[in-house]
Formats: sequence, C-alpha cells, structure tokens
Amino acid sequence: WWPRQNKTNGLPLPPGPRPLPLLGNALQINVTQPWLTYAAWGRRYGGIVYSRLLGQDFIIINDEKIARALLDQRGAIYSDRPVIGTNKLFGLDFNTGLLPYGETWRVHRKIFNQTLRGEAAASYHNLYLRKAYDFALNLMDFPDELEAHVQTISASLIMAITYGHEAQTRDDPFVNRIQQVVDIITQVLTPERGALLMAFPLLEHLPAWFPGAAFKRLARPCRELVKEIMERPFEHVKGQMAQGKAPQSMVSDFLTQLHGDSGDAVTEQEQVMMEVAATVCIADSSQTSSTLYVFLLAMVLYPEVQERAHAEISAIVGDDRLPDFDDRSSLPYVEAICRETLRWQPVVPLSLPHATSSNDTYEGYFIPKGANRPHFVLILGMTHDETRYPDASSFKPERHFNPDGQLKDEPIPGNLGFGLGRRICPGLYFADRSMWAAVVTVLASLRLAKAKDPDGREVEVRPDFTTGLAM
Ligand code: HEM
Repeated sequence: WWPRQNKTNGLPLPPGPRPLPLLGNALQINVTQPWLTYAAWGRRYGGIVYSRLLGQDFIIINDEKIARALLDQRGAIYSDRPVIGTNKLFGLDFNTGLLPYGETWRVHRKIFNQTLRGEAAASYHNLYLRKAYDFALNLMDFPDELEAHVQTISASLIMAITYGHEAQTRDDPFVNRIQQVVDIITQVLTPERGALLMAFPLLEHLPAWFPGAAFKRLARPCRELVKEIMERPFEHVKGQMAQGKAPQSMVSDFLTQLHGDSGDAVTEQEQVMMEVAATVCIADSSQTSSTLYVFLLAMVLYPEVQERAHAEISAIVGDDRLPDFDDRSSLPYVEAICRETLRWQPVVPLSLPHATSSNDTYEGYFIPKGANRPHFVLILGMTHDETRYPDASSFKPERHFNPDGQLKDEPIPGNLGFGLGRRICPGLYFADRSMWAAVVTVLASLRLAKAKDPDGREVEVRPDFTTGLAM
C-alpha cells in the first residue's frame, strides 16, 4: 500500500493508515489527545503501526509483547531520543529525559541510580509521610485550592530530597518557579509541535512575530527560569555546606563525595549533578502531580472504591493513628488502587519518544534508523488492552488480585506506567513511595465527594485530559 520498499531493503514497513501527500496522516490525528488516535490505529492495524506526519516517520507500539521485544531485548537500538530544536531553544537540552543515548546520558543515569534507587528512595519514608499529612491538611482547610496543593506536595517533596529545601506548605516561591517552567513545557513542547519542528526546522529560526512561530516568545523566559532553577538552589546548598549546616540531600551527599578533589573534573561533575537535580525537579513535579490528580478523580467517580479502602484501613490501622510504611503490606486494596491509578490513566500515555540508533527488522517489518524517526510506546494502548484488562476504561482495583484473593505479584519496575527498556523512569521507586504515602493518607483522613451547587445538587464531574510533557 505504501511504495517505499526501495528505502527499506525490500521489506515492508509496519501497517498503518494511508498518508496524504506532504501532510501524511496529520489530519487524522486528534491533536488534543493524540494517544486516542494511536490507540484506534492499534485496534485497526495491530501492535505495531507506521504513520507519517509532515514527512516524518512515526512508529507506534501498542502491544506489550512487541514493546518488550524491542525496548527491553534490543535496548542498544531503541534507546535514543529524537533531536528537536526547541529543547535547546527553551534551555531544556540538559534534561536527562531528552538527552541522546550516549556517555552524558549514562553519567546522568548513574547519579540517578546512586541517589534514587530502591534503598535510597526507602530512606525518605518519614519525609513522604510528613508531606502527605501537609497535603491532606491543605485539602481539608482549603478544598478550593486543589491544584495548588497537588503541585505543592510533589514539588516540595522533591525539593526536600534534592536540595534539603523545606518549601512553604503553600505558595513557595521556588515551587512556583518550577510550576512556571512545567506550564511552559506543557503549553509549548507538545508531540505535535515536535513533529512540526522536525518537519520544518526553519520554524525554530523564524522571529516570534512570524505566523506559527509565536511559541518562541516563551523561549527566553523559560531559559531564564531553568537557569535559576538549576543554579540558585545548588549554590545555596554549597553555601550551606561551607558553613557546615547543609541538611542531608541528593546534592549535599554528592558534593560530600567530591570533597577533597579539585580541578576541571570536579567542575564537570558539579555541572552534571546540577543538571540531574534540575531534571528531577521538573520531571517529578509534572508526573507525580498528574498521577495524584488521576487518583483524586477516580475516588470522586468511584465512591464505592473509596469506601472499601476506608474499611480496609480502619480494620488494619484503627482510627487513632494514620497509616505508615510498616502497614503497607497489610493494605493490599490500597496497593491495588495505586496500581489501578497508573493503569487507568497513565500520565505519560505516549511514554517519551524513543528513536532508533540503527535500522532494524521485526517480524518481517523494516524499522528505519534515525533521530527524526521517533517511535512512541503507547502505554495507554498497552494498559487498556482488553484481552489483559477487560472493561479497561473502568477503574477496578479488584483486577489486580488473583482469583484466590491474593494481590498479583507485579513488581513496581514492571509497571507499564513507568515505561520500559533502558530509558525506564529512574524515579519510579521514589514515585511509588511518595504516591503511596499521599494515597493512603488521603484515604485514611478524608472523604472525597463531588461538589454541590447552591441548591445542594451534586455537580457532575466530566473527566477531561490534556496533552502535556511528552517531548
Ligand atoms: C508517578 C510518577 C511518574 C510516572 C508515571 C513516570 C513515568 C515515566 C515514563 C513513562 C517515562 C518514559 C520512559 C521511556 O522513555 O520509555 C519516564 C521517564 C523519566 N522519568 Fe519518570 N515518572 C514518574 C515520576 C518521576 C520522578 C519522581 C522522577 C524523578 C525523581 C522521574 C524522572 C524521570 C526521568 C529523568 C525520565 C527520563 C529517563 C531517561 O530518558 O533516561 N519520573 N517517567
């Protein structure tokens, strides 16, 4: 159907929708929720789909088996990222998630491993709980400011862990700055704009007044904010260390290890740590807060789930104290709620785009090499696979139990919500624990319900999702 075999070693490309000249499949894509189009293509064309967008090749993987075969087992080929000019323009090219597969990325991941691996993430248990209590109190005292509370819990937690900074429980200036960057990223760096820029790199160089280039107005403020987020807290920790009063944090631990060394190597390592720390702040505040929104939405839409969780917590913990991590293994239904939250509405539904470092063949299909040939792993397609998750669009924590009533043995690193392969989310242990603390504390202390209008009638909640941090 698509006469490109001369460029594909005589092999067919994976099946997919018929493209129009020049535009490719651009007009067929739901631009506000592209994952819905990709999921529909998956149902029609199968687990691996080929499409073209403005002259760029896109491969969409909808099937877990294929995703594991390519990303897990052929990680050396499938772990690159597409190069998009806006990353540099907006000062975000340092970000671990956007780095090409290579030495700098490896150094970043090594620091992530040292500072946020399983045991390190576990050492912050008291902090997760303390922030979760603040969150529940904020929700109770100021229920109308939900958005601010969700942003505050994730940003203040990560600030404490990264820099030892105790953010104010409301309206912290630093947390606000991170949020401003995330707002710009979600507004500007969408997958569709990425495709447009890969197709027409010239757009990057046009003045901001040019039609289609207005997004560039946000580039300078974004660069300035990112520089501030990167440098100010880092320098602050160094200053505290010089005075001998720095609290324990990722950055102070790292700098302590460098103590005694000097010269260019140290400057270089400090720069890398500065970049990793800023990545952590930006990555965490968007993904963890979005996951918490999904949880809160599910609890409002499914009050019976909330009731069952209340009953489980009351039976195990009683009503005189709040749950802590020692209770975790005795609260399987709460655990199932966390898993179902990640499955029901994965907050990175397209994962982050991967790119291939060399040509490949899969089941007789040709997979082209190249940084401008992104492939999306459609997490939503995999977590909504009806053969594995019947009635996938409903929130049902029970699906995570075996018929004998035992919670299924599904370790967190295998949770599709965190991606797979070599670029799997390095914050997953931290995210898992901080999310559990917030979920269990809210369930133990609050009852979430729909708002009421002045006549006492419930206000209907209509779930609506927007595109966000994907490229
Ligand atoms: C519930 C919260 C979170 C979810 C659902 C989530 C999900 C994801 C997903 C799906 C990816 C893409 C994986 C891929 O490319 O295949 C990713 C990448 C990443 N995440 Fe997370 N994440 C969460 C929290 C965090 C936190 C707390 C941090 C930092 C502390 C973090 C840091 C990163 C980084 C740095 C990457 C890029 C990795 C790379 O390119 O090598 N994430 N995350």
